[in-house]
Amino acid sequence: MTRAQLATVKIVAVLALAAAPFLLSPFSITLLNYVGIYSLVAVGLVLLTGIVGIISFGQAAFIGIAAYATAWVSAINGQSPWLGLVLAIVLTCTVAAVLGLATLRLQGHFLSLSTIAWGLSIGFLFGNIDGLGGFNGLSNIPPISIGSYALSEGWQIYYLIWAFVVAVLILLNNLLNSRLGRAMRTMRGGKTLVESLGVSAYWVNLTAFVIAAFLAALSGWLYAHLSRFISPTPFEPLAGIEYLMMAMIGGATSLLGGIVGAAVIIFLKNAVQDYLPVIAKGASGQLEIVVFASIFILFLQRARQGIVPFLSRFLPQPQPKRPEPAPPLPLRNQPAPGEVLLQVEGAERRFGGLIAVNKVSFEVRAGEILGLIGPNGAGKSTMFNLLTGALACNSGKIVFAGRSIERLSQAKIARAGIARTFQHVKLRPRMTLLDNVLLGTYTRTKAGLISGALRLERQEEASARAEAMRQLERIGLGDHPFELAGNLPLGNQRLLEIARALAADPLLLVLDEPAAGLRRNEKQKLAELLANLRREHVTILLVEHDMEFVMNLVDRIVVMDFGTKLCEGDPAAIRNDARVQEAYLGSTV
Ligand SMILES: Nc1ncnc2c1ncn2[C@@H]1O[C@H](COP(=O)(O)OP(=O)(O)OP(=O)(O)O)[C@@H](O)[C@H]1O
Repeated sequence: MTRAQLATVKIVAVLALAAAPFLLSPFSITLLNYVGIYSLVAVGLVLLTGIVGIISFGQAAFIGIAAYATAWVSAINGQSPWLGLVLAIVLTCTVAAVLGLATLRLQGHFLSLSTIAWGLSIGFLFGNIDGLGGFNGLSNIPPISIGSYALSEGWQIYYLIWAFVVAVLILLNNLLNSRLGRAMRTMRGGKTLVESLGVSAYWVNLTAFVIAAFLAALSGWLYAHLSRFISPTPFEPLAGIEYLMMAMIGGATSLLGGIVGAAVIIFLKNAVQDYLPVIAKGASGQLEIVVFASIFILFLQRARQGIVPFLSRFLPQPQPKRPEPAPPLPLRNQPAPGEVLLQVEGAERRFGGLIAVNKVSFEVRAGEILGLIGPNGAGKSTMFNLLTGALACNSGKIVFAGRSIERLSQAKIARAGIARTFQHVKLRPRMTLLDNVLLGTYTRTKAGLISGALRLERQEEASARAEAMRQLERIGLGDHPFELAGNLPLGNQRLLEIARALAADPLLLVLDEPAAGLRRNEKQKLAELLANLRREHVTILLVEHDMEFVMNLVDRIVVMDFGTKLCEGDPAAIRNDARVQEAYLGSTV
C-alpha cells in the first residue's frame, strides 16, 4: 500500500466516524460512545501489557479515581467539568506514579499480583470515603460544556469522545515510532537487552504505567460526564479484567487492537444481553459471565495474537521510506590510540563457594582488539558480565575511560560508551533490521515523551535513521532494511547486533562469543567484518571460546582458566604457550 492510499484509508475512516451520528440510531451512538471511552483504557493496556509487557488488572481503579475526582469537582462543588479533568489527570497520574515507584521493580507475575492488590484496595475506598456517596454513588454530575454549549445528548459528546480517541491514536503512534517508543517496544526482549542500550528499564516501565493511567483518567472523566452518575461497582478489579480482555482480543500489540477489542466486547455484551434471556429464561445474569469466559478461553486457544494482528497479515502493508542522508549524530571523543581505555584490577566474583573470577587484571588500549579466551567454565562470561554491569564485583576495580564503573548499572555503563553483543543473540525479531539498529542510537539522542509524541524531534530522528542505515550498510545488510530481524540466519543476526552496538558510537565494543554456533562461511563473514573494524581502529574486546577464530584477528590475548588469568601476550606467543595448550585439553592450537 502506498502512503497516499494509506492516507486515503485514514481520511475515509475519520469521515465515517464523523457521519455516524447522522446515520445510526441514538442507541447505536450510545454504544459507540462506550466503545470510545473503553478504547482509551484498552489502548493504554496495549501499550502497557502488549508492548511493554506489564500485565495490569488495576486500570479500573484509575478510571474510578478520575471519575470520582471530576464528580467531586462538578457535582459536589459545582465547578466546571474541565477543572474536574485537570484534577482527574493530576490525581490519577500522581497515584499511578507513586504505585509505579513502589511496585515496578517487582518482576513478572509478582508485579501483576500487585496490580490486583492495589486495584482491590482503591476500588474498596470509593464506597467508603465520606462525602463520595458511599455504595449508592453520586448522581447529578453535569454534562461537559464547551463555552455555553452543553454536551448533554449522546451524539454531542460522541464527537468529543472520538476526537480524544483519534488524538490518542495519533500521539501514541508517533511515540511508538520515536526513540522512547522503540525502547518501550524493546522491553519484552528483557531487562539485560534494554539496559545494554543505555535505557533505564525502570523508567521506561514507569513512563508506560503513567501513560496508561493517564488514558484511564481521560476515560473516567468522559465516563462520569456521559453517564452522569457513578458508583463503585464499575471500578472494581472485575472490570479491570474486562479491559485486559479488550486489549487481548483486539490484539495487544497493536494500538488499533485496543479499539477493535473494546468494540467487540461491547457489541458482544449487548448481543448476549439481548439474546441470552430468550435462550435461557431466568438464569441469563449468571450465564452471561459463563458465555464470556467460554469465548475468552476459546480465543486464548485459537487466536491468541488478537484480531488486528491476525487480519493485518492479509492486508497490504504501508511501504516504509528508506532513510535519507541527514546531518550526523554527535560523536563521542575517542581516546588517542594506545591510551589505556579499560583497566581491570584484581576483579573477583564468587558464586557461593565457587570463585568464578579470581583476582583477574588486564587492560584494553584504545584502537586494539583484545581477545579474552579460555576453555569452558574458565570464567569468561562472568568477566564479561562484570565489565558490562550485569554482575557486580565482590572485590577489585574496573576503570573505564578514567571512571570507576564496577558499581554502575548496566544502563550507565552503556551510556559511558561500552556497547555489547550477546552470546545468545538478543534482537527484537518482529522489528525491522533498521529499527533494531536504531535502538543502538539511544545514547546519542535525546527525544523524550512529549517530543516523541508530537514529532518535534524530526531532525534528530532523521539523523538517527541515517546513522542506522550507515551501520547496516557497514555490515553488508543495507539492501533490505525493512526485513524483520527474526527472518535472518544466525550469522546475519550476529552482524546485526554488531551494527546496533556500532550505532552507539562506542568507545569500546565488547563481543560475547560472536562465533558461537556459526557455520564456516558465516564465521568468515564475521571475521571479515572484524578485520575491517580493526583497520578503522575500533577498540574491541572479544570474549571467545574458539581460539582459532581469535588468532588471526586480535592484537593481544588474555587467557583465563578456572577463573584466573593464565597468561597474556600476542597471538603467536599464546599459540606456543604450553599452559594454554594444556588448558585446552592438551590439543595443539
Ligand atoms: N550465576 C551463576 N551461579 C553459580 N555459578 C555460576 C554462575 N555463573 C557462572 N557460574 C560458574 O562460574 C564458572 C565460570 O563460568 P563462566 O560462564 O563465566 O565460564 P565461561 O568461561 O564463560 O564458560 P563458557 O565458555 O562455557 O561459557 C563456572 O564454573 C560456572 O558454573
